[in-house]
Amino acid sequence: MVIVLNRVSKSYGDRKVLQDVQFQLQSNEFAFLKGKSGSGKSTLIKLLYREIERDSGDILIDGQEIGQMKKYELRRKMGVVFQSFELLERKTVLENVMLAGKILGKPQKEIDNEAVRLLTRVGLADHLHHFPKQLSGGQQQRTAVARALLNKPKLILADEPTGNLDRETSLEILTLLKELHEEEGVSMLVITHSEQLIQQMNEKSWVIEGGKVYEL
Ligand SMILES: Nc1ncnc2c1ncn2[C@@H]1O[C@H](COP(=O)(O)OP(=O)(O)OP(=O)(O)O)[C@@H](O)[C@H]1O
Repeated sequence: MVIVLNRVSKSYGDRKVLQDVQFQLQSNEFAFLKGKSGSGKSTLIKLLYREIERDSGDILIDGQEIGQMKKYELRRKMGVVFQSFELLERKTVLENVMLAGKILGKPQKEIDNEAVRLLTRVGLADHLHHFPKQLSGGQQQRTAVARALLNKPKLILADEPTGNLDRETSLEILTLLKELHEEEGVSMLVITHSEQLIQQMNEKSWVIEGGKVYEL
């Protein structure tokens, strides 16, 4: 299992968002997580990379309790993709991706080669030296996907990766994620509130409702 949640609860003040949640994602699995606005999808993702802390329960990533890992160790195991792309405006596409490798202390040449390989794979070989503002939304998200893969994570968490994209581009990005899941052997948990996209992709999905997570 790459993710295990066992009886995880999280409240913000009096607002109980997750209650005794059980959830698993197997190694090398691709799954969607859906739920109405405010149901707790982002909360669940933030708990996984410890942007916020649970109130109770166990969370294991790649077999290890995340409370017992240093945050940088935990984050090295995962890549994250956001709705808003989160690219550095003053850095080029290539720099945005390469910077994700700096923390690992790998040789620069190795990081450069891997960044170029991934950017080529996502279709941006001709845009390496462009700045994010010079790209379409879909191209910016492709950059963010390449960045998320740079450190060869076990897991990609994608929080509404298509939230800022039109339907056609959304489908392209989800298809790309699915292909990379297979090619790179990485597990993926993708949040979307688009039922239509989930149906088009025909993949396993989970739903958050009333503080619980159910497999569909
Ligand atoms: N830092 C916070 N402080 C207080 N309440 C919060 C905080 N973050 C989230 N909430 C509340 O917790 C609930 C779940 O929020 P969350 O962002 O996880 O939902 P979501 O399913 O991701 O929603 P959306 O689809 O709209 O992004 C909402 O009612 C939200 O208002």
